[in-house]
Amino acid sequence: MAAEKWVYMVTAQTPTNIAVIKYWGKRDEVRILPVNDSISVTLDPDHLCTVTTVAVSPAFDQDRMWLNGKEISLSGSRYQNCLREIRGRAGDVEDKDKGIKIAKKDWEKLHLHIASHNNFPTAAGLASSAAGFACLVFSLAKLMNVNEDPSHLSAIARQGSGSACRSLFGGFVKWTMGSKEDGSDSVAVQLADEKHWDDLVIIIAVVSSRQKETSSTSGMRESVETSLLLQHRAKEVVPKRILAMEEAIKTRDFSSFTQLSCADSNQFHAVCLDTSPPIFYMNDTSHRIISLVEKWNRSEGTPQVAYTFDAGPNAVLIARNRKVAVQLLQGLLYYFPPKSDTDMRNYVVGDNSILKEAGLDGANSVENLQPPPEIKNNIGSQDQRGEVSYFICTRPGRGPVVLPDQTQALLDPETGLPK
Ligand SMILES: Nc1ncnc2c1ncn2[C@@H]1O[C@H](COP(=O)(O)OP(=O)(O)OP(=O)(O)O)[C@@H](O)[C@H]1O
Ligand SMILES: C[C@@](O)(CCOP(=O)(O)OP(=O)(O)O)CC(=O)O
Repeated sequence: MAAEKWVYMVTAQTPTNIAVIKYWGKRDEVRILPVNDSISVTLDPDHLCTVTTVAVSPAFDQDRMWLNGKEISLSGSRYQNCLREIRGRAGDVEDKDKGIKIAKKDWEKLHLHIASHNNFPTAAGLASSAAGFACLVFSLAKLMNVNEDPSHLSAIARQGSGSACRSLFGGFVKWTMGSKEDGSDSVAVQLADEKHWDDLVIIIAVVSSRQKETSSTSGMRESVETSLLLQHRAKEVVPKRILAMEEAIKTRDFSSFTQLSCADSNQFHAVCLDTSPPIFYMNDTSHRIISLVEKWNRSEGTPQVAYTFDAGPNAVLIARNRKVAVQLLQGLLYYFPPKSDTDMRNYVVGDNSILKEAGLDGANSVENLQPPPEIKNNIGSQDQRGEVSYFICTRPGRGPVVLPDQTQALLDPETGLPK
C-alpha cells in the first residue's frame, strides 16, 4: 500500500441549527455533556452551510486541516476526540474503479487531509462550530465506511461542539442530555423532518459579524460556576419546556412555539446576566428587535413571529408563514435600512426572492416603506441605518448530504491539497 499514490476522498454538506430551547451549561467538560436537553430547528443548507472534503492517501505524512482556506491546527482536544472516535469505528473500504482497497486496520496508520468552508461568518454567533463539527464527523464517517446511524454519529459530533450533535438531522431535533457517565446516551434525535412544518420562514438579522468577546464554551463554564438561575433553569424549567415544545412542534402550534422560544431565549440571556462577571451577548439593536416583535405580536392578538438569540447579538426571527415574513421584512427594513449605496441583494441574502414579494427589489423601494401601523413611534424612527449588517432569509432545512459532484470538492483529487 505504501508505494501507491492514490487519493480517496468524500465531500459533504451540513446545515447549521438554531436552538429554540437552549443548551447552556455542561456537567462534563471533556465529553461535552449538557445540564439539560435542548431542541433546535435545522436551517436550510442552501443558505447557511458547511462544506467539508476529507481525503485519505498513503502519500499523506500527517493529519492536516484547512478552514476557510487557512491551515489550522488539529492538535486541540475537540478535533482529536472526534478523529479518535471516528477512526475507532472505521470499516473496510473498496473502490474497485480506482483500484483502492483499505482494510479496517489500515485506518490507524493512514493520515487525513480535511478542507472545510463555511458560507457564513465563522465564530460570529451563527453556529459555525455546529455545522463544522457535524460536517467533519459526517464526511469522515462516509469516507471510512462507518456503519452507525446519525444518532450514534451525533454523539461523536457532540465531542467537537455540543450544538453540533443537532446538525446531524434536518427539521426539528432534540438533544437528549442522557444520564450515563460515558455520554453514550447523550445523543440527538429527530423530532420531525423539515417538511413537517414548511410554512415557517426564518429571517436572521446579522447585527454584528465580528468575533464575539466571550465564547459559548467559556461563557457557559462561568454560568455553571456562578449562576444559581442556571441550576433552577436546568432542573425546574427546561424539562417542562421540552415536553411543551415537543408538543408544539408535533401539532404545529405556532402560538405555543413562539411563547416557548421567546421565553427560553430570554431566560438564557438572563442566566448570562446572572453569571459573575455578567455576560452581555445582546446589544441595543437586539433589544430594539425584541421590542418590535413583542409589540407586533401583542397588537395582532396571536403571535406572528418568534425570536431567539444565541451567544451574540444576531436575531433569529421565525415567521409563522410567508405572508407574515414579507410584512416582517418590510418592518425590519423600515427600521434598519441599509447604508446608502447598498445593493438590496447584498442586504437580504439567502432566499432573496422574498424581496420581490415585499416590493423591495426596485430602486428607492426602502425609502418608500411606510412604518408598520401598530408599532409606529414605538421603537424610534429610521435612525438605525447600518445597525444591521445584513439579513438572511431561510427556512427549516434538510440534514447532512454527500456531494457526489467532484467539482464541489475542496481538495485536489491528485494532490489532496486545497484547490
Ligand atoms: N467548518 C468547520 N469545520 C471544523 N471546525 C469548525 C468549522 N467552523 C468552525 N469551526 C470551529 O468552531 C470554532 C468557532 O466556534 P464558536 O463557538 O466560537 O463560534 P460559532 O459556532 O460561530 O458561534 P456560536 O457557537 O456562538 O453560535 C472555530 O474556531 C473552529 O474551531
Ligand atoms: C447559545 C448556544 O448556541 C450555545 C451553543 O454552544 P456550543 O455548542 O457552541 O458550545 P460548546 O459545546 O462548548 O462547543 C445554545 C444552543 O445552541 O443550544
